[in-house]
Amino acid sequence: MTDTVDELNQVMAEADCLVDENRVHSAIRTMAADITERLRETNPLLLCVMNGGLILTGQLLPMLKFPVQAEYLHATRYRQETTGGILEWKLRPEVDMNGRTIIIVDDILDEGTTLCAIADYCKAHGAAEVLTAVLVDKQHDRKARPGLKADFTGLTVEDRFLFGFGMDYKGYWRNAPGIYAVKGL
Ligand SMILES: O=P(O)(O)OC[C@H]1O[C@H](OP(=O)(O)OP(=O)(O)O)[C@H](O)[C@@H]1O
Ligand code: HPA
Repeated sequence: MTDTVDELNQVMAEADCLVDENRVHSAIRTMAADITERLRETNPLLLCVMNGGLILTGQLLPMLKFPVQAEYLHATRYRQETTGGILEWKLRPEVDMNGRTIIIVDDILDEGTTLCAIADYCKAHGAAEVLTAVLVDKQHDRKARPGLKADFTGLTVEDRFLFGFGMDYKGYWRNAPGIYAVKGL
């Protein structure tokens, strides 16, 4: 256990801070304003994608000054790795989506496989409209669909393995107060 903590402290000590806490907060405020303008009259259902979407959802929700029904789901494909595999649904949303406007909130759109699968699930379960919101869009040409973008994006970040503000390194450092890149990754 001490080895793990030492390794994780070392990862932080050697990481590059790509976006500091103030810039992240400012990006989240802008997202909240844009989401409010777009969704305030739609009685939206917000779906937090656990685990990574937890921090962005927790910060966004109090900034949305209209009634929001908030639920969660859990889908994962990276687990403790730095590359993605098959998407595993750990918990599907049980809420009735029929005819609803849905906004899916997650920490990162990397290849986009996760968000596409969740959006497809919502549409297949009767959602009238599905929108997506991510704190980070990672810049590369490996997207699941060419030109894939979220409807609301906080920050665009270079193609490194990231942690902080919800994103984890081996299950840790989701709590890091900024967006960091692991040394060498
Ligand atoms: O765009 P993609 O390439 O599909 O990757 C993005 C997904 O990967 C991460 O989840 P992860 O599978 O690590 O699960 P977690 O949220 O529980 O950490 C992240 O939270 C997104 O949900
Ligand atoms: O860069 C990343 N960091 C953490 N989790 C992730 N899930 C997809 N990409 C990443």
